[in-house]
Amino acid sequence: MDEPILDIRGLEKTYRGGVKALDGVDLEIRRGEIFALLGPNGAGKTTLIGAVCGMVRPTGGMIRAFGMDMERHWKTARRKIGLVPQELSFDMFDKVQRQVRFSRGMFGCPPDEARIEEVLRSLSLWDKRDVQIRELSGGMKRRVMIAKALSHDPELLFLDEPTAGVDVELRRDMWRQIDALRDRGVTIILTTHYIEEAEEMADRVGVINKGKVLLVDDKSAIMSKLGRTEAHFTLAEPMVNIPAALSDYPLTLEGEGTCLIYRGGDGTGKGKREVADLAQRLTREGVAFIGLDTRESTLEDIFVDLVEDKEEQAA
Ligand SMILES: Nc1ncnc2c1ncn2[C@@H]1O[C@H](COP(=O)(O)OP(=O)(O)OP(=O)(O)O)[C@@H](O)[C@H]1O
Repeated sequence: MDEPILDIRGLEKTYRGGVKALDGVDLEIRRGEIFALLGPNGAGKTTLIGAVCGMVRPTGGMIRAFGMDMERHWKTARRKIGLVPQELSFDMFDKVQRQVRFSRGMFGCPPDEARIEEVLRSLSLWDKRDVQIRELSGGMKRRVMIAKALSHDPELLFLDEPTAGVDVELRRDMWRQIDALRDRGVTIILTTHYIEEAEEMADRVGVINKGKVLLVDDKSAIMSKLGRTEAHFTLAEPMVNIPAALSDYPLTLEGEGTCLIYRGGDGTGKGKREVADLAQRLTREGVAFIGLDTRESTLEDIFVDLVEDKEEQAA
């Protein structure tokens, strides 16, 4: 397999006050992928990005980017990285094109007006090139942040909460932009609170909590390994005990015996098959039901279960 574009091993960061924000993080990012890093507030996502981008000094471990040790070849490696931080940061009185041009210069790249135009056009900012940034809408300002991060043609792009506070339409628009970047060969690591975003965009997903990476896998593999089916049978008559004949199924009784709940399956369709089977078995056992609600778990359910499970284990 190709060498990962980013290879993080045993990364640690303990802040001066004693907070351990990264606790032995191992992570490999493949060239050309979109990787979504999910985690609750304070999980360590921004610290991890900061460590790779040189804003946070790790207290342990190592980072290799593009096959280079980041500590030794920091300047060369950093030039190939783009960062769109969570917070909007620019001179609000500056004009769009000037600001993007300036960013390119900051990375020591020679001026290239054609490239700046291309970046602005790809983000639908060309018409706004002479507008002061303060006059733009929040979503447009965010686009300028992306344009700045792309101005020096990075191979690896970090997007820290790229669509926070952006309306649904603009969010979808951003997703299209991110997809287009991937098509151009840019590797993308995004952090997000919108699990839908990870579900929609990412090739692989990593879950981080309390400075530890809990899981990294292909999105589809996560869904099939950890996905669940939940079915609620509303019973015609309350049930006191689950009949022994149904003990093979993962069932619980709720609602004072009026709701029989199946929670099982593995995201591969097994759950749906078992629920269909169970419906027939109930009829055969003479258990009448007047309603059936079935739902498949989403990446969000999986994420919440995962973070809660680990918290319980740690308690
Ligand atoms: N400069 C700092 N000094 C001390 N502690 C910090 C500093 N920056 C972050 N922390 C702490 O480190 C932990 C991880 O924070 P981090 O910002 O990396 O999390 P996050 O996953 O990005 O959170 P969010 O989703 O809220 O942005 C938190 O407990 C945070 O309070």
